[in-house]
Amino acid sequence: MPIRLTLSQPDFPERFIDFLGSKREASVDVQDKVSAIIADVRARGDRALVDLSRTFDRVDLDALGIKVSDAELDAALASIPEETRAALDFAKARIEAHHARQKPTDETYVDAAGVTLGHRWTSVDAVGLYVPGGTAAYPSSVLMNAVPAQVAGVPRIVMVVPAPDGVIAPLVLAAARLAGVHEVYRVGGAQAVAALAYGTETIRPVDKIVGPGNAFVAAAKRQVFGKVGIDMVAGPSEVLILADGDASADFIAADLLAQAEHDTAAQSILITNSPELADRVEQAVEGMLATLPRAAIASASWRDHGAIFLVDSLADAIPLVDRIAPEHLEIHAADADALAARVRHAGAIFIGAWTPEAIGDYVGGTNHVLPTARSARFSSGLGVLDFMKRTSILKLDADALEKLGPAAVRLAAVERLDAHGRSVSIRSNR
Ligand SMILES: NC(=O)c1ccc[n+]([C@@H]2O[C@H](COP(=O)([O-])OP(=O)(O)OC[C@H]3O[C@@H](n4cnc5c(N)ncnc54)[C@H](O)[C@@H]3O)[C@@H](O)[C@H]2O)c1
Ligand SMILES: N[C@H](CO)Cc1c[nH]c[nH+]1
Ligand SMILES: [Zn+2]
Repeated sequence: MPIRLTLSQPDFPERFIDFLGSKREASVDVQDKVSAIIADVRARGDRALVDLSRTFDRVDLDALGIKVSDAELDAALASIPEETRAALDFAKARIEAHHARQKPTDETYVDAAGVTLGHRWTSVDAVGLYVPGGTAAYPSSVLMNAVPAQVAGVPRIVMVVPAPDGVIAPLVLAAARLAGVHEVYRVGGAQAVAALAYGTETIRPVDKIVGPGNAFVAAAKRQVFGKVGIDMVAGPSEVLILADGDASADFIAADLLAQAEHDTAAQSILITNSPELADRVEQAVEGMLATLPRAAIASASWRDHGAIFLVDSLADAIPLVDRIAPEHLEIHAADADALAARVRHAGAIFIGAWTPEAIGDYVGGTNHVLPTARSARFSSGLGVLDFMKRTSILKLDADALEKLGPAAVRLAAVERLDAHGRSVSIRSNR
């Protein structure tokens, strides 16, 4: 059973803090295990990839090859049913159109002192896309990672994806081909992240690694940060549904389970002002679980990490939403727009009963790689800017330097950096 707490109960503050702090994954030995995997890949390169993939993914990469060939990618694209190809094309076009609007523009201007200031955006040279594949295949995640990289103009887009038992879903490879990924490697987990960061004989290193994954992938991304850039750490999926008493219990149950079926560590939360709706949602979840193919995963997630919070009014729920900072927030309420406007911390907001989060997973156009585990308090979902960086530009002439120089010389003096001061003063009074 999910936990159920009422905002007005005396011990709510402590119980809510416990809930926020509860760990959903990452046993204590994940960090050490990941450090050892990274060290192994750094020391033994491809051999480590082969051995680790045999252990964790039951795959013989000596036989299959680490790199997925162009012929395999072409064959995968040719093999998918026409309707599926059309759905992928449709999704890609929508994701592309939305992300094109995120492309930043360069700017330069001359200020009152005659100084030219500006900034210029350039893409990273090479990016590694982690596409998860341990327990489910995610062709949609290929598009969500690769399309913004393409829009940003990244010249080398590399993808890694695990091949459990030697198999990568053809749709994943088809999506990679469709999205213009340049290189694909059948390696997953921490070993794939290490290979992207440090390189092996087969995989050249990249500058930045993006994409979601399990606890091992997340820990590895944290550990290689600094050698390469990373996006946010996106872990097990989450949804928080905020609903009033008139909401559909069936819609809500279906949406809670859509998240729970991702992972036993996924989290689905309902906040409502109606105890009666909460009861109906619990019943509907049980009913739907009976026919769900991934019921074992979804029911474990709902049982171990699910939560129902009861509030007097939905306005009271907003501070709770902000403290949870969910990856996805759905609002099923008469005043959904107004409530949405008041939320400050959420990876993505889905407004109204006709906007299931699953639409955002696939075809809405917004990105589904989003911050989890409360990191929406300080980070954003994947977007074009994750593949770009900004260079600032400054240009002065002699007159402008006369105006700015004295203050710089003064500040250099108080910092006792004489060479700094001289590099400015040497240009003055010539
Ligand atoms: N936030 C998002 O945008 C988003 C999108 C899609 C998926 N997800 C999440 O990504 C995750 C995907 O996880 P997954 O497991 O299916 O795939 P994954 O590709 O992230 O992980 C599989 C890899 O984990 C490694 N591994 C497994 N057990 C290990 C062990 N005991 N020791 C060392 N390495 C081990 C293996 O190398 C394997 O290749 C889920 O939690 C899902 O919810 C998030
Ligand atoms: N809901 C996941 C992000 O939390 C993304 C996804 C991919 N496929 C289906 N769903
Ligand atoms: Zn999903």
